[in-house]
Amino acid sequence: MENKIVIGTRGSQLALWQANWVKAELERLHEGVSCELLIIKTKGDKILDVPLAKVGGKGLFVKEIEEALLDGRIDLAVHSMKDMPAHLPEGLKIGAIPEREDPRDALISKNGLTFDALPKGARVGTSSLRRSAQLLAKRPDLQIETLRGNIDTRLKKVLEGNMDAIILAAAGLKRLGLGEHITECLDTELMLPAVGQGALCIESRENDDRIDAALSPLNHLPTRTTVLAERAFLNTLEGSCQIPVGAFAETDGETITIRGLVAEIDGTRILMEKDTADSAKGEALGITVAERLKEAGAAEILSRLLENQA
Ligand SMILES: NCc1[nH]cc(CCC(=O)O)c1CC(=O)O
Repeated sequence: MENKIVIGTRGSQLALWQANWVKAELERLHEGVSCELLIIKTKGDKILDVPLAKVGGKGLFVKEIEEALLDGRIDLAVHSMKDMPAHLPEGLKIGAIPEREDPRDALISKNGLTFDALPKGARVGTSSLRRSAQLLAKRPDLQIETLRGNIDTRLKKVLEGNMDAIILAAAGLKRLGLGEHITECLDTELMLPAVGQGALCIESRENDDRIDAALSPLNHLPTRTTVLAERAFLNTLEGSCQIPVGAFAETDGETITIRGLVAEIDGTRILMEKDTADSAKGEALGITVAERLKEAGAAEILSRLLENQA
């Protein structure tokens, strides 16, 4: 059964959509290949009532899937790039990065009100420290409410009237055909996305020539360039989902520009750095921008946050 590929995935609607997309691409691109999905439950799928920032631990949505990859139960894994920790375990690698979906965050509001039109004290649902810090920096009057669960559950909370608005990644909504619910895609100047947001990560084993060959045409170079720059930024800050960090890179093929951000949780301080380099030097650029942020005060913010979490 040389041509069978087993794909590991979480069981959420979005994860299944993404894994099925990779399956269809591989079967379309390679005659004779047939893919099978293996659904794997992760810690992040089991703990649904606690904000992610409080559950702690890096790679909450990936660890069990990586174990299946390492012990050969699956041949590759499909993740949201955003959920990937800065470091991969020994023996695994990013096998391919396909073209990025919309990287922006989306506002979904109950009465179709845009961000600027939200009333004073409006209740906005998000459990992301990055999102709440940036929201509060612009609108300290907003009331941030905890919001977890899969996309459907979150949408219900606003559509059924428990909150005035919620923030979700535009990519997840668009992939699931729920783009019609988006009131407004927030400009990246207003809301810097999470590192890797909107991109997929296809993870595979080192030295697996068969899988390397199968994945190779799925790579999208501009996405790879920008996402790896963002991840180099994250790596340098040793970021996890427990700290308010964002980064977004863009390339025209010749140059790459990255913006990176570290914020105080309550939004009272937003540190932002931006720089441009030759597109072949994206990772070095990500590191430089992160180091500059650290010097500008991010190191102090991050060490204080880590202390409070200990
Ligand atoms: N943290 C969970 C998660 N991981 C990836 C996405 C969305 C899609 C993506 O960024 O590819 C989401 C949901 C969300 O933030 O709305």
